[in-house]
This record gives sequence, structure tokens and C-alpha cells, in this order.
Amino acid sequence: MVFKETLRLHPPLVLSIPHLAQKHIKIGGYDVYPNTRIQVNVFAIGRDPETWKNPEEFYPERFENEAIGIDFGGQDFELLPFGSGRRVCPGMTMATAAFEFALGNLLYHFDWKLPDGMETEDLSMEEELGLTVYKKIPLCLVPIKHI
Ligand code: HEM
Repeated sequence: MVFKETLRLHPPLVLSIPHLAQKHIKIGGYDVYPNTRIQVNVFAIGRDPETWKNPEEFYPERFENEAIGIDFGGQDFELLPFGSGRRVCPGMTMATAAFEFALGNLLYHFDWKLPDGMETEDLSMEEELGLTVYKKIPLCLVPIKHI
């Protein structure tokens, strides 16, 4: 749920990799002609208020409540951080395992606190655009070992 919510709010690829329409299609009333470059705005989809309740809020539990059943496998068009269809990300399972393994270990072995004098409200969630999106101001935390 934490991984899903992180990818909903902060998809590393804000716009999907460009695709070309091979033939004339109509989507939502719009004509898309052959060879038109298509990029899906994954960021906007993940924050669409018509789909997500309080879209700007980080709330992993939404995936066991109102958003139950929505997954990032490419079948649910509300959440497309790995794309969809024939060119869907083949690294999805590996990315999920790596994330869960890393986060699980970090939380199992350490408690985390903010550096002296810093409050949660001081944390910046601003993003910088590169090949993928990353935090503009790196996250700085103090680990407290408890195991
Ligand atoms: C959180 C981590 C990751 C995210 C959010 C992500 C996201 C994406 C997205 C959005 C695409 C484009 C899908 C499309 O065109 O519809 C893609 C393609 C791809 N990803 Fe990932 N990816 C991640 C991790 C990985 C990892 C770990 C690997 C490899 C070990 C990987 C390998 C690839 C490859 C090879 C493609 C191109 C597939 C093709 O065009 O046929 N990705 N990824």
C-alpha cells in the first residue's frame, strides 16, 4: 500500500515514454491520427480529484478502503506508474521486491527522526525533473538503531 501510494503521488516517470499511434483511433471523442506521438500524463492521473479522495494527501490506507482493488499492473487506468499494455515495464516485479525489501529493512532495524530543530512541516516534497523525477532537496534523517 505504501509503494502504491508513493507511486501514485510521485511516479518516477511523470509522463510515460512516448508511443506512436499506428492507425487512426478515437479516444474520448478526440481523433488520434497515425504517427501521432502519445504521452500519458501519469502524474495528473494519480492526482485526479474525480478518482482520488483528497488526492494530495499521502494515505496508503486508501488502497484497503475506497481504492481497494486498484493496482499498478497496467489494468487499472487510474494508476499507471509502470505504463500499460505491450510495453508495460518488465521490471515491475523487481522494483516492487526491491522497494519492499529496502523499506522493510530500514523500518525493522531503525527508528527514524528528523535532524535537530526540524519539524515535519519543514520537509520539502519538491521534485526535480531528470531522466526520472527525484527529490529536489534530499531527505536527511537520523537513524536510531534498535535491533
Ligand atoms: C519504481 C520503479 C520503476 C518504474 C516506476 C518504472 C516505470 C516504467 C515505465 C512507465 C515504463 C514505460 C511503459 C510504457 O511505455 O508504457 C517502463 C519501461 C521499462 N522499464 Fe521500468 N520502471 C521501474 C523499474 C524498472 C526496473 C527495476 C527495470 C529493470 C530491471 C525496468 C526496466 C524497464 C524496461 C526494459 C522498460 C522498457 C520496456 C519496453 O519498452 O518494452 N524498470 N518502466
